[in-house]
Amino acid sequence: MTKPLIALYQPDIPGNTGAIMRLGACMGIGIHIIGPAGFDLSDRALKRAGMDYIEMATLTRHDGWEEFEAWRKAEGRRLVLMTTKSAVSYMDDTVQTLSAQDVVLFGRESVGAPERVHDAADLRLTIPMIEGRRSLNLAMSVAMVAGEINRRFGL
Ligand SMILES: C[S@@+](CC[C@H](N)C(=O)[O-])C[C@H]1O[C@@H](n2cnc3c(N)ncnc32)[C@H](O)[C@@H]1O
Repeated sequence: MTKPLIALYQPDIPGNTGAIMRLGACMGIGIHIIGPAGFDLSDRALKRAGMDYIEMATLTRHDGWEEFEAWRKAEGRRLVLMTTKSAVSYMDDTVQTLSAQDVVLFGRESVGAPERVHDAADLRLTIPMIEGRRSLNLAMSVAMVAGEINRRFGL
């Protein structure tokens, strides 16, 4: 089945990316990594978190933001950015929050997504949190959205 892809913008922490690759392999969701990442894909922490699931993941790498954007536009995919700087919940069903051709993009663990990435997004969505909390762990936020993707689009 066609369903949204997940993309990570310049991830910093290999253990998070390994866990997300394992999640993608188990949930049937393609993972895109936009470089430069803060680690190499041979990193031990990534392998420890992703285990043998890494080979089962559908992984696509983009050298940088421009390469990713060229690919996305050629594919005609909408860019949905997950950010704390939005008031629209990813679970809101009064707007078209997720469609099959979307790329759902997540920011860096250290600094989130920069302004130009916020500007490029067709839609910005948030995972509602208790007031005063800063953000969720990257892999946790991807897991929540992956659950919603599969609830709507199936395995
Ligand atoms: C650890 S957070 C980034 C924290 C960073 N210090 C910042 O200010 O954005 C990493 C990424 O997880 C996603 N994320 C975490 N919590 C989120 C939330 N409540 N709603 C939407 N996205 C969230 C976003 O994509 C974010 O860029």
